[in-house]
Amino acid sequence: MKCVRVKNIRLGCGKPKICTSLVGKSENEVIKECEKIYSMDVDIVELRCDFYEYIKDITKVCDLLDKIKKNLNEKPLIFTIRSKEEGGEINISENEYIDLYKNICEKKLTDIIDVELRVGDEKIKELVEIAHNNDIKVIISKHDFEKTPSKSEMIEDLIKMQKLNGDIPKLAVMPNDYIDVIKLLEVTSIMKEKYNETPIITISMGTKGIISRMSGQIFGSCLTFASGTKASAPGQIEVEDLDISLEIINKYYKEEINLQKNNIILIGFMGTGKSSVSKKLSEVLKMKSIDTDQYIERKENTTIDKIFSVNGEEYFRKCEKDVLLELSNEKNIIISGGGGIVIKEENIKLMKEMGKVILLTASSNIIYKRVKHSKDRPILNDNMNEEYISTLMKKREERYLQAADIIINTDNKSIEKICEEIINKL
Ligand SMILES: Nc1ncnc2c1ncn2[C@@H]1O[C@H](COP(=O)(O)OP(=O)(O)O)[C@@H](O)[C@H]1O
Ligand SMILES: O=C(O)C1=C[C@@H](OP(=O)(O)O)[C@@H](O)[C@H](O)C1
Ligand SMILES: [Mg+2]
Repeated sequence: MKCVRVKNIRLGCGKPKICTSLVGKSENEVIKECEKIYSMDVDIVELRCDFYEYIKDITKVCDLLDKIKKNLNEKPLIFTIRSKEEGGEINISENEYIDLYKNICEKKLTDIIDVELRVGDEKIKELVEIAHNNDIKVIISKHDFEKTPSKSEMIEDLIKMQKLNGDIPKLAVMPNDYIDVIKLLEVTSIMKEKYNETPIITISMGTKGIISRMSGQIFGSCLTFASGTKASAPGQIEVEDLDISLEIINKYYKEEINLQKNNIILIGFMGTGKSSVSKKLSEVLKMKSIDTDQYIERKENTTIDKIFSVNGEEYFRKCEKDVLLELSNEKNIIISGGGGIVIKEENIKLMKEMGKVILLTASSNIIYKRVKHSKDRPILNDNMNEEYISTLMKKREERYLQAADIIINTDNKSIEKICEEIINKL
């Protein structure tokens, strides 16, 4: 399945992402909610603009969005007007609805919009085009607060949303019994198996449907809504509780996903042999290999050393993160990272989602011998001694261990022997 990337979040890969909704009536209330959500483990925030007292005043809505964006910093934002017909708060005319969405897209005030399927094909197509032209992703949604429609009806709706070029179709339905919950989960699973051009969001609402909010990673729903400050729909549970359940499923389930992806990711301190092992492993396993340092040098058309001296280390770390995000949909490849790729916590998370992470280790005296004549490692250039290597290695050790699925010590071993050990442990 193709993942949908919004800022640093990838929808449709790994653990389902958690979204909470802002449901304040006044600007004050909304900003207070943002402040509270900021410290929570929430991946995405939705503004349920139908709750906002001045929804009909475009300038005020734009101002509000501007303030929310400043408060949320890097967290992606979904802009939603939920109509009364679909469980929302407001009756708004079609023209006002379209106008508001258009304005917000053109001003790039959100990262994602949620447009209701009931708006009609032509209007949706128009909004999707405007959103995409402004680099905004589109959720096309349908809600049924009364019942769970038939399986074929639900599948038809989701496929229709995909055909309308929605990036993420969303279906929320009400179960009247547990068979209804299972129907929704079956539809989700069928979509994952047969119609997986896009990630989808499915929800069986109410207390009966709670399992559907937790099981997205198994059946195939990429986003799950939790109550941050206040529930915005029936059945939402608290962020912390939801996160615990997602984490447990991820812990046992990611193995299956990683095996499907088949990627091998080599990490470790400078000079542990990541680049050399990756090249050899690529010949032996007949898998493509990509070295993030080389990839960055090619992309930036300069050397790592120059990037450090001209743009600084932080810029290089950003390049490293971007490379990983670019490679995150790849399958069957070997990636060798730079020694500092584990510094960013989000890289660790991403690498663990992408495949088996193999940590190469070596003693500092051996590393020193391997790298002492090289001038390619800016971090060591003025610190080329064993003591510095040992200190920095210790400083990073916890990160390496946190990321590793398999650990291979490389002291006094040939590259061939290291490859053999890796293959035996895969
Ligand atoms: N197992 C090993 N035995 C001997 N030399 C090695 C071994 N692994 C790497 N080297 C040498 O050490 C240097 C650094 O290796 P490299 O693959 O660039 O490491 P990294 O990518 O981890 O920094 C290279 O000159 C390489 O030939
Ligand atoms: O450890 C580090 O911070 C670095 C390691 C290098 O890669 P290697 O580990 O392949 O030498 C390279 O990414 C850069 O010089 C920074
Ligand atoms: Mg290397």
